[in-house]
Amino acid sequence: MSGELWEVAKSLFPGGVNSPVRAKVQPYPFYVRGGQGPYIFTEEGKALVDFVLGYGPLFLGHNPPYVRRAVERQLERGWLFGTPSRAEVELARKIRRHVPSMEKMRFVNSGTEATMVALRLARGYTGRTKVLKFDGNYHGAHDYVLIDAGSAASEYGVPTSAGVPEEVTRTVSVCPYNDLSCVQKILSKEDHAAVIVEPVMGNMGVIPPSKGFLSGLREICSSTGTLLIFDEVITGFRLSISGAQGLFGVNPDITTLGKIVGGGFPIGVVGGRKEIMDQLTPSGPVFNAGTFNAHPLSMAAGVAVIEQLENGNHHVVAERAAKAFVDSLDDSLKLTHVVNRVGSMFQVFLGVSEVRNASQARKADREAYLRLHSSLLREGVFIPPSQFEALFTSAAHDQDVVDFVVRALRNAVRSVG
Ligand SMILES: Cc1ncc(COP(=O)(O)O)c(C=O)c1O
Ligand SMILES: NCC(=O)CCC(=O)O
Repeated sequence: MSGELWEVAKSLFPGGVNSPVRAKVQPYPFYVRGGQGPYIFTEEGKALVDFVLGYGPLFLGHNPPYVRRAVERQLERGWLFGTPSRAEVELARKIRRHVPSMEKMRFVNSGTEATMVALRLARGYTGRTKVLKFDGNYHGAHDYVLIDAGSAASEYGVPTSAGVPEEVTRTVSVCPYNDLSCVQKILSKEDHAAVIVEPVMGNMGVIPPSKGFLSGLREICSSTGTLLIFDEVITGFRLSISGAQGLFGVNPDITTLGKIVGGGFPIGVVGGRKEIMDQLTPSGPVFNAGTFNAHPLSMAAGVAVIEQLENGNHHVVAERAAKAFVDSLDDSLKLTHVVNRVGSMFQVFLGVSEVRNASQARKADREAYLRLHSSLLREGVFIPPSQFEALFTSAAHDQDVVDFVVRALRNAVRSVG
């Protein structure tokens, strides 16, 4: 049972968990045995409609048969060879077909690694040291991005982590999201290697880019010799089969992917213009390597997922479910609130009337949000236990699920106040 496991876990893991946001579920995290479609099943045998979806990767829901079969086929043949395998070529060709700005790429093991490599590449390619990020954007858990970071770093009050050397912090400039004049001012010195941005912010809740923000970044970067990095770890293959760059029609120099493109298995991808990517070892001087890079199981799962996205109406189904959730929330909540949604990612902010950047998100009533989380859990619906995460829908969130969730929401909002 969850309570017993939690008691032991507290003595084994810092804070009882292996990634901080998991500890936010009260009074203790429920342990999960399995998942199927839009549902997860707890150790206690309770089914929950899942709007967390592994924090984004499971765009086709839990345990989709075609992904499972692809992974099983690979498992039968073995799963680690220290040499290239066919599936990495297949996955890379599919990625490049749908995200043409990724002319060449490198497969790594997490979004964290992908952004770490992207920033090192940008420094190596431009010969400049500094980079610019945005307040509340989260790019993983390495030194150069744990500065004014969103997600669990903000949730736990350490947007700038202890242990990050000041020498590193000094090389990272920070602007408010959606603030082009700040970016213009900082980049005008022409000493920044890159701007890294979540094209839709998904780590302070969801915050869309203002009209002209992404194209403005593109222009400022091009005119100052700064590389533009889109961190599409969440948005890649979610907002469209070509990610946010396809949706908004703005091409970055470097893209990072993760989550969906590994079908729920560990993955990160960094890709971009050929001449930039060719700076990576062994063709160039910027080092990257990894025992598990291009892991055959992740490659097989990724190919299977993209094949599905190429053939189905999965984005339509996921987006319809997200819209129904948001409409129902708007209808049932009496309290002042904002719901930000882009496609199948969204979040509600209670007690505020506008959220266009991280400082506005921080003003939302987080206690009320946690009450909503807890009461939805009682109704059989799992949303992230943190204001500073996104809710996700999948292609498995069909009309029956939507109807159930709408009823659950009507009951749950009563506890929000
Ligand atoms: C936009 C973005 N970039 C990078 C990361 C880091 O990815 P990972 O957790 O796979 O290291 C995340 C994780 O949520 C993310 O949302
Ligand atoms: N939005 C941040 C994440 O999705 C990370 C999940 C985790 O670290 O558990």
